[in-house]
Amino acid sequence: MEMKKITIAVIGVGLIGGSIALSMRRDPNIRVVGYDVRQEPLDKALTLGVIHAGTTDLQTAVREANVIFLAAPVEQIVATLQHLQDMELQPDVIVTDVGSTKAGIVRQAVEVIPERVTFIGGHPMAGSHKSGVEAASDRLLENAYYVLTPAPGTPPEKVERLTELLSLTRAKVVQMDADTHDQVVGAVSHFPHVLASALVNLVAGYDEENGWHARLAAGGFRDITRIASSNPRMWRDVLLQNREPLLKIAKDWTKALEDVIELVEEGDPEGIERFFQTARDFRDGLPERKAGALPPLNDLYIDIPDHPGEIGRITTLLGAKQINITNLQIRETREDIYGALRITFHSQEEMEKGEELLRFFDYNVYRRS
Ligand SMILES: NC(=O)C1=CN([C@@H]2O[C@H](COP(=O)(O)OP(=O)(O)OC[C@H]3O[C@@H](n4cnc5c(N)ncnc54)[C@H](O)[C@@H]3O)[C@@H](O)[C@H]2O)C=CC1
Ligand SMILES: O=C(O)C(=O)Cc1ccc(O)cc1
Repeated sequence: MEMKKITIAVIGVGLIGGSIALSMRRDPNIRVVGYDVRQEPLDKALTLGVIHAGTTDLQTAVREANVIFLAAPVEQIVATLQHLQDMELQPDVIVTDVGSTKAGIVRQAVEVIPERVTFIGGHPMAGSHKSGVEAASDRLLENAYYVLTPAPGTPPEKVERLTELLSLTRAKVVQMDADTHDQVVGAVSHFPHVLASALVNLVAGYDEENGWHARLAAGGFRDITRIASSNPRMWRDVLLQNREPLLKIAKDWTKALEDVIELVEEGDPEGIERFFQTARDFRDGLPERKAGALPPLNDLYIDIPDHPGEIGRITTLLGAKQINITNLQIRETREDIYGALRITFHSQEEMEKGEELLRFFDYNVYRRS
């Protein structure tokens, strides 16, 4: 029996958009079209085999789509919702997003999305401090929660259809209302990013006076501040979108810190120990997320002009430097003059040597990190 082909449009082909695209590609009946405001991520995504086709024209990307994932930074998600108003879309289309905040986006969608279009807010609760399509992985969302925030009037069969599609990400799909989402995620994700960066900035100031701070910064400091390496532009937008819940959490935080300070001022050993014990009990009881263990990848992806002599040239260059490869694959030919070659190297070290060599000979070389 011929299976129905589905077209998915991914608007914003970065870390999350790329990871969703890769998950969707697990189903051979799904065609993924990527849209981005920049050509560069589209070129990379084609070379890395993340999307089937890419365009910088929004109408072209969404015209055939049965499901549209808005995966740009949150402020741009709101802007894209507005553009969709005037576009030609499939009659049964589902529009969803992956933004880290929900209430503002859902409110905007209600205002601007035409009635014939179903919008369902979404937020995969997994990510990375890395950004860009080169960090995308079809396993990024595995075992993570994926929150959907359907409005009360959303047809349940549409929510079911989206949930079924999202099973390709292997995430655990749950539903809650957008305000509850913003309060909870504000506390467990947004506010920790503020704290991590505030702590780093504080220590950076101390470090200007005394350079031992950066040098002695050990495991604890690094663990609690890992997320301070996240994308500043993205977090700027998240804070601006989730202002009210965050301001309330910040007030509660100030009070929590004042309580500890008081215990220290009073020199209260039991109180201080209880403070640490209470935190440890909750922290140790957190459910563990068993993400799929990622095997190390020794693959490089190379843009090559579409003629056979080029592959021979590349293998000769690598062979001359005794760089061993274990596999070579030509990815499906792209719609322009380039093809994409995937080379698997024997080891990480050989991959790095190969990368340097091929870049020296002016090839566009990408890794999927
Ligand atoms: N980074 C993370 O860990 C997580 C991020 N999110 C959400 O996912 C969304 C995307 O974040 P990332 O993938 O991390 O960012 P990213 O920086 O890796 O990718 C964003 C992509 O969107 C493109 N873009 C910018 N403006 C656009 C527009 N107007 N239309 C279409 N594309 C546009 C950029 O060129 C870029 O390729 C954000 O809304 C973020 O809140 C959700 C869960 C986790
Ligand atoms: O890397 C981390 O610890 C994160 O916090 C990942 C993350 C970032 C943004 C989200 O909206 C959801 C998850």
